[in-house]
Amino acid sequence: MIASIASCSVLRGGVRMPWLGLGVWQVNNGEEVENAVKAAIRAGYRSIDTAEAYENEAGVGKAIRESGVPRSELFITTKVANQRQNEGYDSVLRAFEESLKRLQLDVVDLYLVHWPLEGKYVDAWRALVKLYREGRVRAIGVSNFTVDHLERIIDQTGEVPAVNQVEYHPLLTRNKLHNYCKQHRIQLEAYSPLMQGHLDVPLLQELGRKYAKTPAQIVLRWNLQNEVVTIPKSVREQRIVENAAIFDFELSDDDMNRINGLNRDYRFLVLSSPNIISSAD
Ligand SMILES: NC(=O)C1=CN([C@@H]2O[C@H](COP(=O)(O)OP(=O)(O)OC[C@H]3O[C@@H](n4cnc5c(N)ncnc54)[C@H](OP(=O)(O)O)[C@@H]3O)[C@@H](O)[C@H]2O)C=CC1
Ligand SMILES: O=C1CO[C@H](CO)[C@@H](O)[C@@H]1O
Repeated sequence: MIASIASCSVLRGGVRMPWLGLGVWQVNNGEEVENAVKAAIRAGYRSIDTAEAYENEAGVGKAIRESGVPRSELFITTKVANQRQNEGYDSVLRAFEESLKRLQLDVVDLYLVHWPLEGKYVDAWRALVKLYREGRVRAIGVSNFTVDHLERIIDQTGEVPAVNQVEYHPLLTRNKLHNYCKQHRIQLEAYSPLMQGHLDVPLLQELGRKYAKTPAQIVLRWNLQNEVVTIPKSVREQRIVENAAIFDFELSDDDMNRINGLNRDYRFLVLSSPNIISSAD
């Protein structure tokens, strides 16, 4: 039972990662992201998920400095942008230094390869392994990797990522990928856990009534009980608080299975770049 907002997954390598974090994609740098991050920290969140590509690392850095919470209690994730990966190994290392500067940090808790770019991602992973071995990041991982991508980086470098962050929600349960991650002790992390706000699913509403919770809370609790780290995004304080009120109830096995049964292999993230690989699993 994941008991509180302070509960963590223990990643390979021993680093503790909170089960719940705040996602900040599509949150403007400046006041919007600063207010969201501060509201989350006030509500007890200790993990923030940003990326070079979100162009709001500076605002995240400012907010965590001003939050009054010691740096050691926070877990900050960022990701190397595809463009830097495309430019190669050295550019990934430079991108990391630039992210650190914008975040005003000495160390990042989790650094991710944002997408597997064909012909590029193994080198990007090698750069992250170097940063990890030098102690510049506490944990390294990947995002949007399929089983094939994971097998390739493990075969070629011998280093297993601590985390794979992928789209995951009741309409996209990634069973094959999730099983592979469990077997290799790779923590699965759900992005777009709230289906980007498309929560008007009758079963989620029915369960909301049954447990006196909102559909968002039902979905996020389902993430936790499936042992998937989750990072819902909101810029509204009321929803940030709502999304964290998921540690005081438990879905029954039967209701977990009913939610698992909603899977349609349906993706909300529409990919547009031709340089990006869509995953089949
Ligand atoms: N690695 C990757 O490639 C990707 C990573 N991500 C990460 O995952 C995070 C979360 O995913 P994201 O795609 O943003 O989408 P989410 O599934 O978290 O949904 C966010 C949407 O839901 C709304 N919302 C939030 N809380 C509630 C609530 N309680 N009730 C109803 N609606 C709600 C938000 O609106 P409002 O803000 O107005 O409250 C927003 O429109 C991102 O912010 C990012 O950090 C996302 C996509 C890709
Ligand atoms: O994290 C992300 C948010 O959305 C972007 C698409 O516009 C993605 O490239 C990326 O994966």
